[in-house]
Amino acid sequence: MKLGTPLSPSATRVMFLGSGELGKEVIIALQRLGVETIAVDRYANAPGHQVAHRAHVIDMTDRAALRTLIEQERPHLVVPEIEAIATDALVEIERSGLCEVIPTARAAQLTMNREGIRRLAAEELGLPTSPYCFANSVTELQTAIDAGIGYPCIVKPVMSSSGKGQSRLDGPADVTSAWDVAASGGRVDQGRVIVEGFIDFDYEITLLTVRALGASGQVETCFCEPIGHLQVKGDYVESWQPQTMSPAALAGAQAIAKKVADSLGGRGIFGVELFVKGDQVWFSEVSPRPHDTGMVTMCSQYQSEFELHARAILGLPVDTRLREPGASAVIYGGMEASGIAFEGIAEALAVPRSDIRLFGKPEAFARRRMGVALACAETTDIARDRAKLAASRIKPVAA
Ligand SMILES: Nc1ncnc2c1ncn2[C@@H]1O[C@H](COP(=O)(O)OP(=O)(O)OP(=O)(O)O)[C@@H](O)[C@H]1O
Ligand SMILES: NCC(=O)N[C@@H]1O[C@H](COP(=O)([O-])[O-])[C@@H](O)[C@H]1O
Ligand SMILES: [Mg+2]
Repeated sequence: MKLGTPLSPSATRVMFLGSGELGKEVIIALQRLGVETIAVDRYANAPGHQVAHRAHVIDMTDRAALRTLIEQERPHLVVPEIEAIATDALVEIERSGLCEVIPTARAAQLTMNREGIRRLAAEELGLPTSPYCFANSVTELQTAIDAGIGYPCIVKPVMSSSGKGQSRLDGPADVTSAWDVAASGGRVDQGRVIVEGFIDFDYEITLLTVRALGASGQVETCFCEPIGHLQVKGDYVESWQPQTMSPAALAGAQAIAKKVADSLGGRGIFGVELFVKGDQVWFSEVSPRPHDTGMVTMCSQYQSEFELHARAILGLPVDTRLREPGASAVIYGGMEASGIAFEGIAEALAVPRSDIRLFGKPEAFARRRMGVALACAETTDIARDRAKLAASRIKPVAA
């Protein structure tokens, strides 16, 4: 493995498709290794744009625009970062040998659409999941629920993330509004939804799973300690590491994560989302990239999920060990405005063992994630209290 000098003919070039808070941290990790970084997003001044060597704004669902930019920039690696990309173009580009897609173009394509990954996990790999059906209209949705999914159930657009367009349905009265919310709220409207039976879990985790070159020179699969998290309306608000699990549940979780990650292949980190009840574990979904709930690893691990991804994609060795218990709590925009300011930073950082990240998103919405508070402690309970306290002290204000 050889790394060049950025902005010279020897440069190792990595392009990010999506440059939000997660991509920004991977870009910083790559910058430290002298990698040339190119950040792409749908809007100007995205978090990753602000730290990369070059920034581009394109519609990443536009196949031709994507191909033109990749031909122009000639990256060695392309890293999908968001769930709104024309992944069929990536499959063609990878096939033509133009560049390598992380972890693979097929993995990006299968996970970009809930149907691809759900059918792979449940129907090909035989993993336990919630019962599910896909629907192309409100009538098909009602039929699927009546035919066996039942209530409560969850409806999500096939292409979306961070809970966008997701609803919980408690009875027939909720069906039409769930369809409308999915049609208007997804990242890309495909006119298709998944309806899932509700899993009454005790807790849910993200199992960060890394495929990286091991000492043997082969790609090996290893795990971080499980991350527990709390979601509101399908979007994460708090996470902590480690989540205590029974030995049987942990073994089940690792077996599922290994099957999924190995089937998707390539190198990089995977955020495997699992529901747990007692010793029983269900697969929910997987991001073939760093996970929002994994931001906690910036304080709890020797190498954060972003450093792990950067190392794994470059073919370098990784260390997934926990350093100490930690937690993260989300900081929201709280208003619709651009160029907002944040007060209370000093007060937040006065919380013992705390830290913050402000992503620098140019525009705030009430529920847009604008930053995150982190904290370490002897236990995850104390770390959670500290992270929440630090986050609560940060006040977004109109400029
Ligand atoms: N079938 C289900 N049963 C119970 N809860 C569910 C189910 N599906 C989703 N949820 C809840 O909603 C959350 C978000 O769902 P999911 O991860 O599918 O959405 P997402 O939009 O992909 O979110 P993200 O991008 O943050 O992962 C889950 O973490 C879980 O708390
Ligand atoms: N759950 C996936 C996730 O957290 N993705 C992260 O959010 C950004 C989009 O944020 P935005 O919607 O505020 O632009 C993405 O670019 C990625 O960093
Ligand atoms: Mg999820």
